Amino acid sequence: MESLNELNQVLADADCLATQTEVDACLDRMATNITKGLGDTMPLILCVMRGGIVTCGSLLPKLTFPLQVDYVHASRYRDKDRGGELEWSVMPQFELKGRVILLVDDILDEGHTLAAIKAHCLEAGAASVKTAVLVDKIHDRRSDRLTKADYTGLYTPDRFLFGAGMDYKGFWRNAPGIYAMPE
Ligand SMILES: O=P(O)(O)OC[C@H]1O[C@H](OP(=O)(O)OP(=O)(O)O)[C@H](O)[C@@H]1O
Ligand SMILES: Nc1nc2[nH]cnc2c(=O)[nH]1
Repeated sequence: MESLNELNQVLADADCLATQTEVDACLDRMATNITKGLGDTMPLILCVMRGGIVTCGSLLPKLTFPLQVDYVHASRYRDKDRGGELEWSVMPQFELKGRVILLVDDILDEGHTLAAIKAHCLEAGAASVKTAVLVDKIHDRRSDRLTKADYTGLYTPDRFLFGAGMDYKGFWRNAPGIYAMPE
């Protein structure tokens, strides 16, 4: 377990790529676009735990149309030999057949996580599956299965990020804004 001093130092040493005020402005813009796209579809919002909790929780009060909320808990194996595989802890509990679904996550990195969850929803009979992420990391390792989200808050360089739901060793998902570890 990391020490309190180490964790406080991590935040102090990190580069702030977006303040909480800037994140809020991105969330407002995403909410406007999501409302335009899905406002009359009574969608099912699926929060991708754990990282999606902050983006989803912040977006929901900005979406003033009828919707339902559920969550999935899926994490990627980080072992290179098993790259792209997802470990599902919790599957969606709602019936997905015929539903318009919006997956909400913190970050689109290589894209395997959202691609796999989207594929699961479509196999379960979803009418359509859209994706929303606060952060899209710019690099050339993106999966062909999901090259971009339907709704994106902001783009960042290819650095290790935390805050706004993203963790540093399990901590600092609560950090206000988006931070990058020093290069
Ligand atoms: O686009 P990808 O390369 O698939 O990576 C993005 C995923 O990685 C993180 O989840 P992680 O598996 O670390 O679990 P967490 O949500 O518990 O942090 C993040 O929350 C996304 O779900
Ligand atoms: N915390 C965190 N999780 C990620 N998952 C994929 N990319 C990242 C990242 O930069 N930070």
